[in-house]
Amino acid sequence: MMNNHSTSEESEAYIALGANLGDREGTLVEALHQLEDSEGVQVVRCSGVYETEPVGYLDQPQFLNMAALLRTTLTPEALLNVMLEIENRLGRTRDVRFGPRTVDLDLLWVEGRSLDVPELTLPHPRMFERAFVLVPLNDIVPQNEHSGLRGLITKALEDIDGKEGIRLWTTSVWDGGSGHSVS
Ligand SMILES: Nc1ncnc2c1ncn2[C@@H]1O[C@H](COP(=O)(O)OP(=O)(O)OP(=O)(O)O)[C@@H](O)[C@H]1O
Ligand SMILES: Nc1nc2c(c(=O)[nH]1)N=C(CO)CN2
Repeated sequence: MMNNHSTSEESEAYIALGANLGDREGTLVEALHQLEDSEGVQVVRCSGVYETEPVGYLDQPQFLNMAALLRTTLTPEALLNVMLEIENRLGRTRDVRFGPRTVDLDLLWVEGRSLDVPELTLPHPRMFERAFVLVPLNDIVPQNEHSGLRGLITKALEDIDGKEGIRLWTTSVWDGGSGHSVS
């Protein structure tokens, strides 16, 4: 049934996931399972997982970062709320801006949508400056993606001379949600 959290249409949404405390890989996999278990959300495809040097606030452990493509009937605002709930459930606390976190879920890009309200800016305002976002995203955005995202990623990766401080950690942690991880 339709309500103000969902629409009759499905849209594609790209998200970024990051973790630098505790069992980083296990937390990323758990976040993906919780997304898949959320009503109106399907995990379509995931990037590899990359180990990355911290950016912004440097005195903190290395991150694992990855990206995922979701298909959803939720509005962008409702999807972000689902993501914030998952962050909270997985023990995220907000102490230092850009500081360490059990898990960080950012909504990067929703097909055909731009938004600028205090709770949600789309596209994500810092995504094109961050190699730790762009390198994983580059794994999963198809060549023929029609909204222009592909070209923006390629250009941004050239501009920031992108891959320093970013190493592939594992090519796949997600097997389509059947309940166990593949490494
Ligand atoms: N595209 C977006 N994705 C995620 N959060 C967003 C977005 N636009 C605005 N926000 C808002 O930003 C708030 C703070 O997010 P968060 O604590 O994850 O920031 P951060 O991870 O420290 O910094 P950054 O946003 O640069 O990654 C969220 O509560 C959310 O309402
Ligand atoms: N490498 C890396 N650095 C960061 C990250 C992150 O996910 N990966 N997230 C931050 C908070 O926005 C700040 N710095």
